[in-house]
Amino acid sequence: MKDIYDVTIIGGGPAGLFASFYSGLRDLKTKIIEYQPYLGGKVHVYPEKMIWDVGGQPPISGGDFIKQIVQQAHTFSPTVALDTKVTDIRKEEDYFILSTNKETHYSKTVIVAIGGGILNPQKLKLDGIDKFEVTNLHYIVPSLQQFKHKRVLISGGGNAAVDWANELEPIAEKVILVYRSEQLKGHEAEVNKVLSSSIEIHLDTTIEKLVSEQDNDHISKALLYNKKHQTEQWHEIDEVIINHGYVIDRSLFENSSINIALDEYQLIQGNTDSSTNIPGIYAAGDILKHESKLHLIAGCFQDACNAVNKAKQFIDPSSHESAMVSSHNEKFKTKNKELLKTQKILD
Ligand SMILES: Cc1cc2nc3c(=O)[nH]c(=O)nc-3n(C[C@H](O)[C@H](O)[C@H](O)COP(=O)(O)OP(=O)(O)OC[C@H]3O[C@@H](n4cnc5c(N)ncnc54)[C@H](O)[C@@H]3O)c2cc1C
Repeated sequence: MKDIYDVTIIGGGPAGLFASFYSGLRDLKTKIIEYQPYLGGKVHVYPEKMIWDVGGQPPISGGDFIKQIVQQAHTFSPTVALDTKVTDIRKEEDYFILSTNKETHYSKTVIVAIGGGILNPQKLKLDGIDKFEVTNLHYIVPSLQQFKHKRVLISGGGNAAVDWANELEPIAEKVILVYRSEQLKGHEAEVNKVLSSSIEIHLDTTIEKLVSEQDNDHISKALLYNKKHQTEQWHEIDEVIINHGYVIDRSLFENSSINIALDEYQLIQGNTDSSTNIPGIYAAGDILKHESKLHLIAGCFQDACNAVNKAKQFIDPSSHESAMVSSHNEKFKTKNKELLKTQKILD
């Protein structure tokens, strides 16, 4: 027997997670499918950075924001499939079939919340360095603490590399920034901060070798090559951060049996909501491209509500076009009682 869900959300970033909450609120049987082994989407790129621009939310680190929105997403106990890449969507009778690298999923409606696609960091291409990824070669920065009093080598010249160099300068013993071009490309103010700091900058320079001298799979030395002067120089280091951008995988859109022509539908036909060209498939978050789309976390929330409300209407045309405010919602009566009890306001 096929287990057919009301809503299946592809992507567990802010848009997908809020859609999961809202879908539960609208009494829909919900599933989230996420390629990564964790929920949170691209906020995982900046777990230590502060987010200031989510309404009603005091400044919060990316990591803490993920914890909160994941908790909210679980309010109505959705099914969550992690480590699962959706590779194809096709339609049969009155439901969609989603093929993945694992099992097949069935759903009456689908919300595509895949952001810009699957993000995988662009790896440094040097022989035999993969083993350092479990020790001191980093493509994302999970915590600033581990760089305290360390000699940190950062490779890259865009916003991420420049921002991390500035963030780590007061914490690390030394920060060395290498970039293959002759000028850093980050935001001007941040670049100026780097230029006037103690950060050691090597332009026109690439990492040629990373070696471990203690045979313990910890990088201890890096060989830098300056292509302008054609010189090589060894540096003793404790940690390496590579910010060479991301490889983006949007193959779901390119390969799917159903042609979800989202860009065309939005930009050419001027559609500015969460609909797609396929009835029953909706979109939310950074994947949307229409003129008034806000590519921020705050923007994800409205998209998610729009997408869920459309999914609800698709399944049950007699339902309300939009949900009532949460404070009036029957679903919260029991939950409110539980909360009041934990706060000892109710017995
Ligand atoms: C460095 C940086 C700093 C930022 N700072 C802020 C800020 O301060 N404030 C703010 O409001 N916004 C900020 N943003 C933007 C914000 O992170 C995005 O707007 C938001 O994450 C978009 O959410 P989303 O759910 O649409 O997409 P994403 O967060 O990209 O999530 C999409 C998810 O879909 C998954 N996925 C993709 N394809 C598939 C597939 N085929 N199968 C299964 N899963 C799939 C991906 O793995 C990913 O987890 C920042 C972004 C960056 C990069």
